[in-house]
Amino acid sequence: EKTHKFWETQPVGQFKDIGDTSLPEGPIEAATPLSEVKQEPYNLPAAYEWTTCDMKSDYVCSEVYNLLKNNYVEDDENMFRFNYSKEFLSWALRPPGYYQSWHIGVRAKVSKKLVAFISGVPARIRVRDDVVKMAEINFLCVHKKLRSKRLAPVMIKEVTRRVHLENIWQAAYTAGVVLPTPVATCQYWHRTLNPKKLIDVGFSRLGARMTMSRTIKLYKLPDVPATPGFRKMEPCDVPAVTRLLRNYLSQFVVATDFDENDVEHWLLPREDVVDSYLVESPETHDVTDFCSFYTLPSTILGNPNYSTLKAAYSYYNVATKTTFLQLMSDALIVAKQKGFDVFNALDVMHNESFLKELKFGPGDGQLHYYLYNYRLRSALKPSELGLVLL
Ligand SMILES: COc1cc([C@H]2SCC(=O)N2c2cccnc2)c(CCCN2CCN(C)CC2)cc1O
Repeated sequence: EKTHKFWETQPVGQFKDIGDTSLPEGPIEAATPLSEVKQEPYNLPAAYEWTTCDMKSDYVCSEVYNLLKNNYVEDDENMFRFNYSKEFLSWALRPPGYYQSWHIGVRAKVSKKLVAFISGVPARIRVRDDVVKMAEINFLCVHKKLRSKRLAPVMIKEVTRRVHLENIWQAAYTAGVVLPTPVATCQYWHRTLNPKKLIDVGFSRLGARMTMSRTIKLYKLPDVPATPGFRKMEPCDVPAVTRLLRNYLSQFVVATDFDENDVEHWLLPREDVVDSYLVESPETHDVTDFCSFYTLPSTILGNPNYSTLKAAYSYYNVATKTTFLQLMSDALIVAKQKGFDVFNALDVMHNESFLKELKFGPGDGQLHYYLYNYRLRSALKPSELGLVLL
C-alpha cells in the first residue's frame, strides 16, 4: 500500500499508530535546545539556492504572486488554478509577529528565477485546553517544470528548521491529498451566485430538466441583507468582535486563539482581500453576530470568453441572535452585490447547518487538516474544527 517515504520520517501521527490508545495526546517529540537545532540550511540540488522573500518588497511580492499564479493548486480536472492576489499574499504572510525568515524561496542560481516557495506564519492554536504557539504552513509551490525532483521534502525540512530556530515546535497545515495522518477531513461546498458564468466556464452543469432561466431564478438572491443592524465591521468593533469570536471558538476541539491584535489584522475589512460584517442590535447596540469571507480568484484555464472566476471563501462566522441561516444568507447577498461568482465554504464549525438550505452543492475535493509534532487520540469531525487556513 502507498508508502510516504518522507512523512514516515517525521514526528506526525503514523497510519500504523491509528487506534493505539496507549499513545498520549500532545507533542510527539520534546523541544530541543536551540544549540541542537541545525544551524545551516539544508542542501539543495546544485543548480538552486535558498532565498528569503521580503514580502514588504513589491518586486518580491510580484515574484511570489507570479510563481503561484502559474504553478499553484489546480482542481482535479485542471480547469482552474488559484490566483491569490499580491495584496492577499502580503496580508496572509505578514500578521502580527511574523518572521521574514519563514518566507522561503528557491532560486535558480544562474537566472535567479524564483522556482519554488514555502511559507509559515506564527499562530496561537488551542488544542482542547492547550494553547500552543504554532507555525501555519501554507503556499508550498514548486514550479511545474521542477516537479518530482523531490524539492518539497527539503523545503518542508528547511521551514521546519527555521521554525525550530524561533523555539516553535508545532505546526498546522492542510492538503488536498491524504498524508500521515489527517486530524480532520473536510469537504468543500459551493454556492452559485452567477449561474450563467459558472455554467459557461464548466464549473457547474445545467441540472437535468433545468433551463438556464430556471437556474438563474433558482439562485436569485435579494438585493439587500435581511438582518436589521447588518453592517461592515469597523476598527472600533475590534474588542466586541474579539469577545464574540473567542466565546464562539471556545467550543471547538482545535481552534485559533484570537486576541484583539489578531482580530485587527485578520478580520478588519481590506478591499479585495477580506470582507467582514456584523449585526449591531438597533435596540442595545450590542454586537450579536459576525460573518466574514476572503477573496480568492481563480484563473480559468483555456476558456475563450472568461479569464477569472471570482470566488469568496467563508472565513469566521458567529451567530448568537440571528440564525446562522439568515446570517449566511446575508453574507451571500453582499458577496453577490460585490460581484463574486461563487461562495465557497468548508463543512467546518457549524457550517453544515446552513449549507444545504442555502443551496450550496458539494465540491470536487476534500481538504485534510494536519498538525505537526502533536498527536490527537483520534481524528475530529469537521464540526469540531474551529480553524480556517487561507
Ligand atoms: C472545480 O471545483 C473545485 C475547485 C477547487 C479549487 S482547486 C483550484 C481552484 O481554482 N479551485 C476553485 C475554482 C473555482 C472556485 N473555487 C475553487 C476546489 C478547492 C480545492 C480542491 N482541491 C484541489 C486539490 N485536489 C488534490 C483536491 C481538491 C474545490 C472544487 O470543488
